[in-house]
Amino acid sequence: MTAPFGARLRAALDTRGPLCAGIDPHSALLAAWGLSNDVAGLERFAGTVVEALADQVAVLKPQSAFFERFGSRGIAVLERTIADARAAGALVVLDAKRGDIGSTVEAYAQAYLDPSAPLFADALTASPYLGYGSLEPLYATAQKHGAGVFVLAFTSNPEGAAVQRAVTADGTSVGAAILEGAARRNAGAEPLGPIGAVIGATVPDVPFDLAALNGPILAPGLGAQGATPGDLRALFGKALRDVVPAVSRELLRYGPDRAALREAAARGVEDCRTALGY
Ligand SMILES: O=C(O)c1cc(=O)[nH]c(=O)n1[C@@H]1O[C@H](COP(=O)(O)O)[C@@H](O)[C@H]1O
Repeated sequence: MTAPFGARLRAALDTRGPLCAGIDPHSALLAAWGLSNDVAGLERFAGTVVEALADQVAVLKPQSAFFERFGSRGIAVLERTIADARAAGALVVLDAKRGDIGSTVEAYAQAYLDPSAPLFADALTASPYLGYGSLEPLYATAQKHGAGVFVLAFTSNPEGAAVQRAVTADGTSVGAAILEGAARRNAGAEPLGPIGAVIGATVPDVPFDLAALNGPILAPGLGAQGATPGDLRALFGKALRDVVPAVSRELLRYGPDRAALREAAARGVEDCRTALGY
């Protein structure tokens, strides 16, 4: 049995530094890299990022949508990307933001968090907006196999606030109720529980005591969406060491030159180390 996700992530952040590099093969980036907007271009793009960064950064996060747009051949590239990145020592968070009624979520759990599945990843992003409890099969499967789940709490996009900051009957915001659920599940785990939260680095504040979460915090929104490493300190004060800053376009624009990608990632790691007090 592999070590639990929280322990593996803690070790990766401590040794490689706090950074998650996204693999987001936008058509505009394929063009900027001189690649065709097809499966061959997708394969070159993802392969280049894995070769350049998988032995360097703590976490790689392929965005499933950019692979799905090419159908089954795109999914085959995603399978190889995940496997190659893991083989080179990076943890892989598959960004697919899955969510449904519980009986269907069971199948998502089998698809992404069961080690025998072709798309098995170290962790999966999931949407709890059919109800936090509807994702129970993901939590249980992650726990069973030493994997993780990142639930969307306060997302980086401006539209998220209308849903996530809406106040429930007991006076808690919807996003805070999600974080409470994750904190309950993570209680007592060391060094970190398996249920992470997604909190955009762009959000103005977090109406929840993050010291109680005891789980990793994926923080996208740096660079292209306007947040800076400096924003992390103010936002995540009590949980700085548990933050996994995530960046995609701001880093990927340095490709396809592998050395330039590596240097940009190293600079990103140093900026985040400083901001997070490592
Ligand atoms: O779950 C995510 O990773 C995610 C959550 C969120 O709140 N905001 C967000 O931007 N993301 C993802 O993070 C990546 C951000 O990309 P850049 O804006 O290019 O750094 C995209 O793949 C988004 O789908």
